[in-house]
Amino acid sequence: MSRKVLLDSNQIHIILHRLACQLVEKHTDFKNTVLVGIQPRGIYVANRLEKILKQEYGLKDIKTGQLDITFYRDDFRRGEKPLEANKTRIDFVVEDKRVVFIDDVLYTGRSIRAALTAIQSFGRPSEIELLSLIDRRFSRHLPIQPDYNGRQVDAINEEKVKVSWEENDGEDAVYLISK
Ligand SMILES: O=P(O)(O)OC[C@H]1O[C@H](OP(=O)(O)OP(=O)(O)O)[C@H](O)[C@@H]1O
Ligand SMILES: O=c1cc[nH]c(=O)[nH]1
Repeated sequence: MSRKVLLDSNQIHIILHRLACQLVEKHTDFKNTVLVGIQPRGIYVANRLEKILKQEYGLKDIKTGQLDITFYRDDFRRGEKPLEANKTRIDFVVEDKRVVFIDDVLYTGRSIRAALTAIQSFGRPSEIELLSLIDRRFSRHLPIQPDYNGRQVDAINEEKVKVSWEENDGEDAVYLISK
């Protein structure tokens, strides 16, 4: 197995700040906008962006939730183990809100397809956008593209992009892992 660094912590820092800036450019005061991190790994990106938006743009009332998609998937990529759900926490109104889905990697698009179904249980947003830290382009199975994109990566199917976070994995880094 080999592991190549695609982004180091400094590059991730710069990209997160740029993405936060793009969100502010579009959503200004976030009065009608909510952020929704896709479980399990999108929540790290969502929490980081929330922190930047609060600290650097003074957006104290920003609303951030977490959405589990486990039982909305249409594929069985998660392997032989029994499916275990993550936590969904949406403690705000979604009806008529502008929702921004946030995830770490966009690959086939099937996770986001599942998220589009899962969010319906909470209401009908006026708009849904997608922010992805990594866009594995040319890998899509569905017509789903990010509105905000950290970095595009070309990788073959046998490779995996792994995003590590300081608070979970001990470091901020993005790796390309080849078998
Ligand atoms: O666009 P997709 O093909 O759906 O892939 C993207 C999803 O895969 C990863 O999740 P997770 O680690 O849960 O999935 P994995 O086991 O396939 O890596 C990642 O955090 C995205 O949510
Ligand atoms: O490369 C990939 C593909 C799907 N999910 C990931 O986290 N990485």
